[in-house]
Parts: sequence; structure tokens; C-alpha cells
Amino acid sequence: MPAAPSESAAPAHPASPATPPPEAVLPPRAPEAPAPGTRLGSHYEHCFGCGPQHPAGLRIDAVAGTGLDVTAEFTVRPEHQGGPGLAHGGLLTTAMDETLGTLNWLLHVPAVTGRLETDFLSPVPVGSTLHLRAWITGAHGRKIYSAAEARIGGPAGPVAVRARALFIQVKLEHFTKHGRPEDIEKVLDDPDLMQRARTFEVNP
Ligand SMILES: CCCCC/C=C\C/C=C\C/C=C\C/C=C\CCCC(=O)SCCNC(=O)CCNC(=O)[C@H](O)C(C)(C)COP(=O)(O)OP(=O)(O)OC[C@H]1O[C@@H](n2cnc3c(N)ncnc32)[C@H](O)[C@@H]1OP(=O)(O)O
Repeated sequence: MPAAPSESAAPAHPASPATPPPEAVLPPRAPEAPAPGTRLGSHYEHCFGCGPQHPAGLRIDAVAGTGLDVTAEFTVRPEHQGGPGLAHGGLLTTAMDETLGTLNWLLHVPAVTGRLETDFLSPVPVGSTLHLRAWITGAHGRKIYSAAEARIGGPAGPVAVRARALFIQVKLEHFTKHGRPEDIEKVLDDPDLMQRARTFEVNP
């Protein structure tokens, strides 16, 4: 069996692509951003993360903060199990992704997750309420850097999950071009959703 490489032979760990580089700056909160305290609602009713129509979804409904931040709550249900009685890790990552994604509303640009790193610090039992918080850490060109944490039991409870993300700004055509045509058609027929989507279009 070949010898395992020694610590010293391992290449230096590169900086994470989800960490803002020195040239990144904190972007301004968009003038059109929802006022602090506003419930951001769902961007798509069938979304696994926020859609009220999704039977097993997380139904995350984030609240805009005063700066470049949002908060949300999510209670783990039996359909979210990985280990018996415990939340599935991938599902917790989804909760982080969804909460981080709602930061789009504060910058008023559509963006999709390019990279998402998650640290699981403690097991999360079914029935736990996670208190989520996400904030923007910088932006450079189309790249938006952000971080999030989920605390158990209360907004000041112990941190159970941490995440860092790199979102990439896209045009609305990203969704119409790549989405399954029958789902896109239904969305285009939905006046409420189109009104929300159009607010992005007039302010690219
Ligand atoms: C009409 C219908 C509208 C309906 C929608 C309405 C509203 C939507 C708006 C807001 C929604 C609000 C809330 C959403 C909430 C939650 C949703 C959760 C978010 C998700 O769950 S979303 C799904 C998962 N997500 C994807 O499905 C992305 C798949 N992917 C791609 O679609 C492409 O990959 C893309 C577009 C990411 C980039 O492609 P591209 O061609 O545009 O750009 P390119 O590759 O040049 O990257 C530009 C610069 O980013 C760097 N870069 C890119 N990726 C990187 C990586 N992974 N690591 C490190 N660096 C990376 C490059 O290195 C370059 O850097 P540099 O500029 O320095 O060269």
C-alpha cells in the first residue's frame, strides 16, 4: 500500500471561493429593498425552500433586517429526518441556501448559488426550531459573498449550523432559459409572481 502523504507534503489549502477577496466591498442596500421588518414571502409557490404549496417543503419566510441581513425560523418536521429523529444534513444545507438566497431582495438583483459551504456543529433533533440569520459579506462584479448561521432554541441559542456562500448575479433569462417549459409557462401566467420578477427587470 502506498504511504499516505505527510502533512508537510499536502498542498497549501487555497482560500475558500466563498470568502470575500480583498477587492470585494459591502454593496449598498438597494433603495427598492423591502423595509426592515418586512416578511419577504415566497419567490415561487412550489419552491422546496419557501413555497407554501410544497407538501414537505421548509416554508421559510424570511424577514428583512435593517442592513444587509435577514432572519428566518424553521421547525424541523418528521419528513425532514436523516438519522432517526434527526434532521438530514442536506436538508439543513437547503435551509441555509434558502435563507441566504433571500438576501437577493436586499440588493434587488437575481442571483443563484454558485458555491455553498456548510459546517454542522451539533445534531438537530426533529421538532427543533432553528433561528436562522444570513448576511452579505461583500460583493465584487457579479459575485455576492454571504454567510449564515442557524441557532437552536432561540435567536441567542447555540449555533448548530454555519454556512458561507458565493452567489452569482444572473439575468431573469437564467430562469426562463433553463427551467422546464411547462413550469415556466405557469409562472409567466401568474400575475403576482411576474409583478415580483418585473421589479428586478426594471432595476437590473
Ligand atoms: C420569469 C421567472 C422568474 C422567476 C424567478 C423570480 C425571482 C428570482 C429572484 C430572486 C429569488 C429570491 C430568492 C431565492 C431564494 C433561494 C433560492 C436558493 C438559491 C439556489 O439554490 S439557486 C440553484 C442552485 N444554483 C444553480 O443552479 C446555479 C448553476 N450554475 C450556473 O447556472 C452557472 O454556473 C452560474 C450562473 C452560477 C455562473 O455561470 P456564468 O456563465 O453566468 O458565469 P461564470 O461561469 O463566468 O462565473 C462568473 C464568476 O463567478 C465565478 N464562479 C462561478 N461559479 C463558481 C463557483 N462554483 N465557485 C467559485 N467561483 C465561481 C467564476 O469563476 C466567475 O468569476 P470571475 O468573474 O472572477 O471570472
